[in-house]
Amino acid sequence: MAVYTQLGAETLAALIAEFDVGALVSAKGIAEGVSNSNWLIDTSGKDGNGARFILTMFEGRTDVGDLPFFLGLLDHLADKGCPVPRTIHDRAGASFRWIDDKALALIEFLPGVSVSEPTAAQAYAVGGALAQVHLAAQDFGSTRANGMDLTAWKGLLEDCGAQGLAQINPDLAALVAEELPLLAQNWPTDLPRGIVHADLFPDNVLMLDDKVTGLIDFYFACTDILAYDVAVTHAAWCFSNDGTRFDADISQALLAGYEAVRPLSEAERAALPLLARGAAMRFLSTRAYDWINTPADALVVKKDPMAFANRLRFYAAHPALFAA
Ligand SMILES: Nc1ncnc2c1ncn2[C@@H]1O[C@H](COP(=O)(O)OP(=O)(O)OP(=O)(O)O)[C@@H](O)[C@H]1O
Ligand SMILES: N[C@@H](CCO)C(=O)O
Repeated sequence: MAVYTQLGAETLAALIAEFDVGALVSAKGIAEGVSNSNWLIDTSGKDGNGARFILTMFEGRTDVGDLPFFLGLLDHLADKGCPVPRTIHDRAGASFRWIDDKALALIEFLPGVSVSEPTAAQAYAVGGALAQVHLAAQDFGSTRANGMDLTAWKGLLEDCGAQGLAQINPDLAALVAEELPLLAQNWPTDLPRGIVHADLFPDNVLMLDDKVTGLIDFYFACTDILAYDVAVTHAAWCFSNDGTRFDADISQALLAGYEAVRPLSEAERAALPLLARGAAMRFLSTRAYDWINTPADALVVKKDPMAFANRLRFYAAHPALFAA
């Protein structure tokens, strides 16, 4: 469940009154998500016909200093026609407000559901939506360094230690010891960069049939290699959850959808095998760290690091996977 902070009815009504969205009608805590507290908010609407929003309270994981970047990016992308929710600004024009020491943002509600077993047509649409974001963000004025880069993966995995990794799986420390230096030595430095989502998993995409209706959860967005974002999305979409089954049709469709909007250069395509190994390492590192450091009685369900160790092994064993 992901409502870490309880807000009373009066507090919520007073908060909503700070926005020009009508009066609060109902607020329901949303169970999905692990980072922040989210509520589904219904109001009477500006015109009395009702309106729906997502209220997000930023808990510890998001640096509030980054909120102008994240929320400004949503508005920029929405202005350019990307399927992302707008931030609702308060009556004074602010994109987020405070209750006690927690920041809150009111976000446009978008229809759609997250798919758990995507079809090729859906993967094609997701690839296209990702490319649309990459192009639309080109003239977004701000930048943000990727806090979850190779140095960060290394730090998290060192913190786990060989013993911690061995508790997860006896072969994990050896896999990390082999792959991390290889990634560090070969990580590309000259590929096109821009704003990337960096976490475009199926649970961060809302769809109706084959149409992407919402890309959400931009709280890892940053400036990085565009093809790395393709690799992250590939790792997230093209395997069974546990990473043991690769789906070649989904892979082909995702890349074709992306390239229909933004063709990859030869250099980007050539780098994809390594970038995909990096993407797998990124989620392996955060999942391994959380696996070891999340208390047993925590409310969140821990995500399996081995699902991304399996993807990493697969990418390492199939270097020709992305050949055109
Ligand atoms: N703009 C939106 N429109 C419709 N539903 C949304 C929107 N934003 C979030 N949701 C719903 O709220 C749920 C939780 O949101 P989200 O995934 O952003 O939570 P989180 O805790 O911030 O993220 P995560 O678990 O990825 O760290 C989503 O699964 C989705 O169902
Ligand atoms: N999408 C991530 C969690 C949020 O970064 C994962 O599945 O490990």
